[in-house]
Amino acid sequence: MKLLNVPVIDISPFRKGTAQDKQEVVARLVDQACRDIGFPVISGHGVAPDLIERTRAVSRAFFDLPAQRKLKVARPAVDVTRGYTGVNEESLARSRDPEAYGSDLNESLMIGPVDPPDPAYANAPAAGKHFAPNIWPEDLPELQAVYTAYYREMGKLAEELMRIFALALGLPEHYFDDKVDRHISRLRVRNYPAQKEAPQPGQIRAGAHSDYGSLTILYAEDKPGGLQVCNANGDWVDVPIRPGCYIVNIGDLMARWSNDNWVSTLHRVVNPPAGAGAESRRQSLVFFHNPNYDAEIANLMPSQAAKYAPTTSGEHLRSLYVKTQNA
Ligand SMILES: O=C(O)CCC(=O)C(=O)O
Ligand SMILES: [Fe+2]
Repeated sequence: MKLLNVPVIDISPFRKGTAQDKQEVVARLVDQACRDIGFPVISGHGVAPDLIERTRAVSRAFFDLPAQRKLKVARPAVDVTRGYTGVNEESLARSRDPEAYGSDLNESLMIGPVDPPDPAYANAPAAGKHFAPNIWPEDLPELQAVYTAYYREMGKLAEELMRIFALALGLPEHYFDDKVDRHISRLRVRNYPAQKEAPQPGQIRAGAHSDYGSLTILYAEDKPGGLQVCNANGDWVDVPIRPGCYIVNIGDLMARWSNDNWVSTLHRVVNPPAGAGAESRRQSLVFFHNPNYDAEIANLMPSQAAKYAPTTSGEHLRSLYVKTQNA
């Protein structure tokens, strides 16, 4: 029987427990979540609630700025994943279907690595734009310190989750450590405004897509018009929002690395009901974890024939970033 709903998993036994406790978390994660639905919700992650709250508050203040001020930190180019993207400038569904209609009803602010590695590595041709400098809003100087702290904390949690994944895939616990120690992750905070006018036909808050990288760590709000995932039966099911918990999901890169033993699940953010009012404004903190640009992504399952040619993390991501922007 496939799991058809998103499970909630306490990972604290992995973080604090014995080798046996670790295996227990791992077994439940892999069996119940990564193979079937690709979306565990996790509790016991150890991230300070105060840091989450400060990140939410400063983000809300940013999105409350007048449009011209937000545009001062506009995303500079489609292949540079930094800065501000306005409502209607992106269509996530286009990452899968170039003809997809309808741009997304959210705006976002994005940063990349806050502790770039040595310049020779960061500026090598294969690094592309993955270490492009961050663009900080001068109108909200306190944002930089908060986002920097949150980005670092997410990097640490992702490293821990990658250790759980390593054991779950039958690899040594620290197998991924040297493949994510110069990770090219992105923090993207999305604001979904309350909808004063009815959306265009087919237009939703975030079009159906799967994420691109190794894993995503999402802090979402419980508001009308939320996140849904497409389960193994092809039905859209709501993701439970538990206070203080993170929603984790596998991205395309991890599915490919696992030779498709794990699923990178289609998900979307739907519109609130008409007339839901100001209360339907929704904000989510989305951390997309991506391995080092030069990490080789090749079949991790030695007993199985490889379904894909090897690639690198950097090339896999670059090719996906440019597809969704309304250039
Ligand atoms: O806001 C959400 O709940 C999900 C956003 C999302 O799927 C994404 O940014 O990739
Ligand atoms: Fe997503």
